[in-house]
Amino acid sequence: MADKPSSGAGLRGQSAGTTALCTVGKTGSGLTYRGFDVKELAEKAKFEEVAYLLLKGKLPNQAELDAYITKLKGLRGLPQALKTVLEQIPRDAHPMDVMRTGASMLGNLETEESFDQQQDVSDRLLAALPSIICYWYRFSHDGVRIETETDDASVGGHFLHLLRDEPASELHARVMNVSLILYAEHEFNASTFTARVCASTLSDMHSCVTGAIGSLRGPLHGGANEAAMAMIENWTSPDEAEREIMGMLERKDKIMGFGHAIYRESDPRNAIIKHWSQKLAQDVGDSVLYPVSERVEAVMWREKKLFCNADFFHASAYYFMDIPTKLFTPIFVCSRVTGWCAHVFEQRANNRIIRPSADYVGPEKSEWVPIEERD
Ligand SMILES: CC(=O)SCCNC(=O)CCNC(=O)[C@H](O)C(C)(C)COP(=O)(O)OP(=O)(O)OC[C@H]1O[C@@H](n2cnc3c(N)ncnc32)[C@H](O)[C@@H]1OP(=O)(O)O
Ligand SMILES: O=C([O-])CC(=O)C(=O)O
Repeated sequence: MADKPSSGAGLRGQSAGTTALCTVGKTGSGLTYRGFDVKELAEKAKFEEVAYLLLKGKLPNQAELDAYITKLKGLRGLPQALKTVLEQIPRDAHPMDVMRTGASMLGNLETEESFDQQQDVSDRLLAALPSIICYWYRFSHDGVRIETETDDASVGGHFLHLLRDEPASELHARVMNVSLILYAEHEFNASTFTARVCASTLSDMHSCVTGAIGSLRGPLHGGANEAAMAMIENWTSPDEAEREIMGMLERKDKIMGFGHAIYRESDPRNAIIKHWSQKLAQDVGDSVLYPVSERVEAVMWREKKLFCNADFFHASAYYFMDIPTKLFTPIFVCSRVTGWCAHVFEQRANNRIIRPSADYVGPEKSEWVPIEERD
């Protein structure tokens, strides 16, 4: 994608504050969390280790990690009042709306009374969000009230276990671990910025996270993984995919899962999730969706020099793990809540209310007309 001159639109290219959490595209294509390359984290770390890194400021030692995992396991249960609310939400609701309501309701029941509680509130959200979405999904779709307190060692394993009533395979737990690491943090993206704006008014953590969920929901941000799936699942061969993509480009449609506001050459998360999508394709004996995805990637690069962002191969990877498409973006929430909360801590530690200015483009002076005389 060619470099575009920055206009003020979308605040692109303008610094809106400082962070010690993450660099995006510093070397054209890199991504680091507190100085650690995401490629190394995705290969070597547990997601809970990355969550600890973001939320507590350093990598845990073994004893600290064990204690943290034990703590998170102990926070997976949901209060009855929250379950009752989740049971009221219809089956055809959008699961991101369920996440938003779930985070908000938790804020009513377990309100953050003081910023001294911010670490515990964040850990609770991290542990409870997978339970919230799976409780609602299983109740509304399968008519069962699941027990959300599993003994699974990982957040990803816990999510899959709740969804399917059986522990995840080693391969699936591994892919979920990688996926959650890749989605955990990304500097001043739209949802994180939402959280920081909310935090800058000295609001509570649940409000910051609830607002961030609303921002992540849109197809230009986290919702792109679902939108990409909705697109590629229609195509039965790479040739058909190519024809359709060419038509979409002709019509100037946005192709979901491609392009990025910051990266110019590639999104470093793509190669990693693509690798795992390929492994999963082999595992399930797929001969359509993965080749279709690869062709779309090639055509987009050939025609527009647009590259896959983190979302595109997440679509096929989740599909191969039999995860319903509508739960794709909620998984993103279960991961990004770590980045959001860490940014709220940063904002609170060095706060000034975020309040930019606007260039006024309205009428110079308007004449008052009494209501009975208006057109
Ligand atoms: C985890 C994440 O949130 S990653 C992002 C997920 N979102 C998506 O995948 C949605 C599809 N992608 C997009 O809409 C955009 O690329 C965004 C929202 C990610 C970034 O938007 P911007 O920063 O405005 O894009 P940028 O300025 O680089 O666009 C350059 C040109 O490429 C075009 N373009 C960018 N992405 C795409 C796309 N996916 N399909 C078609 N054209 C595109 C733009 O329309 C623009 O054309 P123009 O100059 O004629 O207006
Ligand atoms: O940084 C962005 O604009 C979007 C993104 O990739 C993310 O939030 O992971």
